[in-house]
Amino acid sequence: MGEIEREGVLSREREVEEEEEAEASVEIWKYIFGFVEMAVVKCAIELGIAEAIEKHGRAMTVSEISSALGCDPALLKRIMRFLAHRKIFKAVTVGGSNGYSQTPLSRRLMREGPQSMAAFLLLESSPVMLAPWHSLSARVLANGHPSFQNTHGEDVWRYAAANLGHSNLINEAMACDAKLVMPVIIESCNEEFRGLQSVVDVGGGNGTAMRILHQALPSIRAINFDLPHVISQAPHSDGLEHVAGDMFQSVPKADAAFLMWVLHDWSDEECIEILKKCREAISKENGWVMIVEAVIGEEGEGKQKVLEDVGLMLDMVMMAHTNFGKERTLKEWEYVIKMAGFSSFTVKHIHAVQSVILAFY
Ligand SMILES: C[S@@+](CC[C@H](N)C(=O)[O-])C[C@H]1O[C@@H](n2cnc3c(N)ncnc32)[C@H](O)[C@@H]1O
Repeated sequence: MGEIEREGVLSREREVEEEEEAEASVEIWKYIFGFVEMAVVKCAIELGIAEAIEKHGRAMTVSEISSALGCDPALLKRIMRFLAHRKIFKAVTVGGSNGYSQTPLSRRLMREGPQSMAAFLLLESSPVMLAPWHSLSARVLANGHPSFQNTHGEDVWRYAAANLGHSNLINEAMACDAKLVMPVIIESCNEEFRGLQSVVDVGGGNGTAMRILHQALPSIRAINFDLPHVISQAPHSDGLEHVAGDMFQSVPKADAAFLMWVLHDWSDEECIEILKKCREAISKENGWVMIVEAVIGEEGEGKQKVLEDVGLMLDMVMMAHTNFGKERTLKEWEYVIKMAGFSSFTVKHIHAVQSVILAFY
C-alpha cells in the first residue's frame, strides 16, 4: 500500500470512529433513562387516560382529560406530550386547541378490552418484580443466588402462593397475552386440534387459554391444570375443568397436553421432568405436547426482528425472575424434547413472540 493510500484508509477509520463516538454520546441516554418509558406508561394506566378518551368517543383536549380524571392539567399536559412523542397517543387539534386521540398502542393500556396488555405492564413494573433486577449482577457472578429468591426469600411461585394479590397479578398478566395469542394458535394449528377429544393445559394459570380453545372447538374437553393457589382463584367457565396439582408429581390424563410459557421458567433437567410427566399423561396412539415458547434465533431462522428482540429480553426476565429458567434456541429445545423421550417434533413460527413446537409421543 502506498503512502497516500495508507493516509486515505487512516482518515476513513478516523471518520468512522468519530461517527461512532457521536452516535454513542446520544445512544447512552436511552439506557440512562430507560426506566422512564415504563414508568410513564404505568402512570398512564393507573390514571386511566386511555379509558377516558375511549369513553368520550373522540379526541379530547388536555383540560377535558384532566377534568374527567381529576388531574393537574399542567402535569398531565407534560405526560401527554411525552406519550404523544412516542406515538402512544396521537396529537390532534380539537376545536382549535391541542388534543389527543387513541391509537392501537394506547388501547393496549386500557385495563379491559380484547387488546389490553395493562396487567402485563403492571406486573413487570410492580415493586416485587422490579426489585430482583437490582441483584442481577450478583446473580451472574459464579455461585450467585437466583435474584428473585435472593430478594424475596423464596422462588416466584412460592412467593405467589403466599401473596395472592401478586399471584392474581401474574395470572391476569398471563391472561392478557393468552387472549391475543390463542386465536392465532388455534387458527394455525386447527388440523392438530380437530382430531382431539381432550387437552390439558399444564401451568394454565386462570384458564384463559383453555376457555378460548373450548369456545372455538366445543367438542374438546378442556382441562386447566395449575398449582392449588392458582386454581382456587380461577374463574368458572362453562365446559372448562379446573384441576389443582403439581406438574412435577403428575399431569391429568388427556389426548394432548399444552404448555405455554411454562418450560422457560425451568432448567433443562426440570423441563425434562415436566415433559416426561406430560408424555405419561397423553394418548400413546396419536398424542402430542404443544409447547408455546420463544425460539431464540439461530442464523437463518426467520422471525420478525422486533419479536426476536422481545425473545432476548424475555431471556433476561427469566434470569431475574426465575431460578434457572431461560429462553431456548432450537437446538436447546431439541435436547429437552429428545431427552424426555418424544419421537419427533415440528416447529411453526406464528405472528407472536412465541412459536409453536409440537412434540409427538
Ligand atoms: C408464566 S405462567 C404461564 C401461564 C399460562 N400458561 C399462560 O401462558 O398464560 C407459569 C404457570 O406455571 C404454573 N406453575 C408453576 N409451578 C407449577 C407446578 N409445579 N405445577 C403446576 N403449575 C405450575 C404457575 O402457577 C403459572 O400459572
